[in-house]
Amino acid sequence: MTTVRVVGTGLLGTSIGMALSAKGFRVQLHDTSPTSVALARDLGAGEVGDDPADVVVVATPPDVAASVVAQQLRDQPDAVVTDVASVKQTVLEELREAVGGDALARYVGSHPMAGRERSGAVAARADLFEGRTWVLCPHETTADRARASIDEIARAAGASVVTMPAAEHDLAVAAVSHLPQVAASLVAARLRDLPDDAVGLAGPGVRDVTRIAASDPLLWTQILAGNAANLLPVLDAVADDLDRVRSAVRAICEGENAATGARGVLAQTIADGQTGHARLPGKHGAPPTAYASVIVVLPDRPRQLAQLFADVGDAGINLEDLRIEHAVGAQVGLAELMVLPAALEPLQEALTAAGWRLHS
Ligand SMILES: NC(=O)C1=CN([C@@H]2O[C@H](COP(=O)(O)OP(=O)(O)OC[C@H]3O[C@@H](n4cnc5c(N)ncnc54)[C@H](O)[C@@H]3O)[C@@H](O)[C@H]2O)C=CC1
Ligand SMILES: O=C(O)C(=O)Cc1ccc(O)cc1
Repeated sequence: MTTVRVVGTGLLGTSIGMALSAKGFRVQLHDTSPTSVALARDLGAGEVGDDPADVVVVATPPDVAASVVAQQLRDQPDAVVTDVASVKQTVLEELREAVGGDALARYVGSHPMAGRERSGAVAARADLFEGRTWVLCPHETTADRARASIDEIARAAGASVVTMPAAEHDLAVAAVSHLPQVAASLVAARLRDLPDDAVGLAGPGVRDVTRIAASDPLLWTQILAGNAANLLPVLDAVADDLDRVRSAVRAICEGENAATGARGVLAQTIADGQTGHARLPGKHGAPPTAYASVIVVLPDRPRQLAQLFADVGDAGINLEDLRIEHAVGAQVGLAELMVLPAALEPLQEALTAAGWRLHS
């Protein structure tokens, strides 16, 4: 049986422990905080123990990841070691300084593209990596067995594996992860001083755009600073775009004549966003899928959602996604059910027959 040592039993470490324990790996938990270890153990992430490990997964904050990996490479002379820090190049560079070539061959950096806006073991979930991408960043001297072991761990946790060099990874995440975090935080920060009545008007749009604004400031300071060189050009480009939008809006405020093209700038901004958004992969990394959706009015009574799911299930229809919206003070909620386009009509018919009120 493979023995996996997880060092850092917060959100990521505990989730990895839970997923691997469920797949029959023997997981041993380590953390500088005894409370975190105890909590992770109680949540079923593994046991407390110090046996020699076959694989070590370092899931500490990024600023200590390299030193913890180096320590583990020294303490566990036969183990393959990975870290799951969100930035890869700085960890690798620090390690090159800290350990010899033989030890470095047993290291392969990695990054599960899965997480949550909450930290700590209490937020952990065994299915966190299910259907998500886990990036492996082997360096020039990574041993084949190191790559194969971490590949096995990632797949056992339910992820699909993508391999790319650390530098390429860091360039990509600047755009797909780090800019979105900055954007979410900036948009959410605009809500701070808004009157309660105005915040009360918030619908799904602002929630979608700001969900990750709830993230941990300490962790994200480390992530953004650790990828500053790649983040800067992305932020420069966004600042230029924002300047263009601002000039267009100013021109409209000042009553410009239509020839300045201000409205064209606004239209192009939204159209460019559509083009970018359409490139996002669908579920399980599949090509983008446009789901059809039905909005169902849910009376605010117990068991309505359970009944709705039962009716969808009875119709033999697979839900691809689900969103629930509760208007402040309203006696109803709205459930948006997303299905493949071919299932739209059968779903509408089945729900109407079952007595539900629908919007499309
Ligand atoms: N939060 C997220 O959604 C994702 C985070 N990551 C990466 O995973 C890593 C862990 O992040 P989270 O689990 O969110 O953080 P977390 O704050 O939930 O957990 C970190 C844990 O590491 C422990 N720790 C700190 N220093 C330590 C040390 N020197 N030795 C042993 N344990 C130590 C802490 O006590 C804490 O329990 C970070 O490097 C992060 O960049 C990767 C993908 C997603
Ligand atoms: O909550 C989400 O959707 C995230 O995207 C979380 C996340 C945070 C940090 C990472 O390095 C990877 C993923």
